[in-house]
Amino acid sequence: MKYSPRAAFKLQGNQVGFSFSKRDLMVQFVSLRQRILSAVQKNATRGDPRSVIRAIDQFCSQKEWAMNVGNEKGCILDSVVSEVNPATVLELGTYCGYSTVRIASLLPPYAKFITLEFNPDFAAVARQVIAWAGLEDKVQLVEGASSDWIPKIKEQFGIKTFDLVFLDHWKEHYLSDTKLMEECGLLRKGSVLLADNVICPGAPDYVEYVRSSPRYKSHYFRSHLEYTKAEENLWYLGIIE
Ligand SMILES: C[S@@+](CC[C@H](N)C(=O)[O-])C[C@H]1O[C@@H](n2cnc3c(N)ncnc32)[C@H](O)[C@@H]1O
Ligand SMILES: [Mg+2]
Repeated sequence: MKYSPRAAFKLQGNQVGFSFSKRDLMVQFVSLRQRILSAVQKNATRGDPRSVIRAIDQFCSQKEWAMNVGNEKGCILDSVVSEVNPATVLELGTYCGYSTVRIASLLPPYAKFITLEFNPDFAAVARQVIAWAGLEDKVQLVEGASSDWIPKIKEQFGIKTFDLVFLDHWKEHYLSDTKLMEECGLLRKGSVLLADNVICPGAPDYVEYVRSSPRYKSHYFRSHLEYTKAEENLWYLGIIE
């Protein structure tokens, strides 16, 4: 039976005359993030990050769409991480920990990696996904809003600047958070900013800022919206001054 929240709630109040199986009901009240976690627990091997990535990609391409960066752009992310070989990384927007697992699995043991997520339910699932991949010692998952945490990062985590920042939180915060990172001295000559979804859903003010600023050298990666054929661009920047 197809999921219908209205029918499910009516059923709770015993107001309907058609029946659901127990399994239907269980599926209906489990959130998408929980179904992603279940797919990992069912299909991925503990301690094997690539199997975690595969399990999430399989679930999201075959069963239900979710806002992970996905495998196509994930491969670009992997190549940027490998090329930059960062000792310090900041990720804005963890969701279920998909891109966190991709990044953490490629970092050297001494690297410091902070990922920020303001939704506690997403953060709770991400912690379990990261632990399933065996990467909990390589990631610091911090709960809270980027605008609150960015000014505290230097002091709280002893980080001077970030070698790599992956922006993948709500698009209207890309520009303000980039300016905040600049003001807080978290970016240096050579820091790399990789921003997802700058065309779809889109972050036009951010694109305009980096395009017109002489401080940034920018480069487009053509790709598609995660788990779809919709074209979008992933924007990759190196700060030159
Ligand atoms: C597109 S999802 C991240 C996907 C993840 N990077 C991946 O590819 O697996 C965006 C996430 O950013 C979080 N978020 C949005 N704005 C935020 C903010 N200002 N501070 C912290 N988290 C934020 C949302 O709750 C959501 O979980
Ligand atoms: Mg994204």
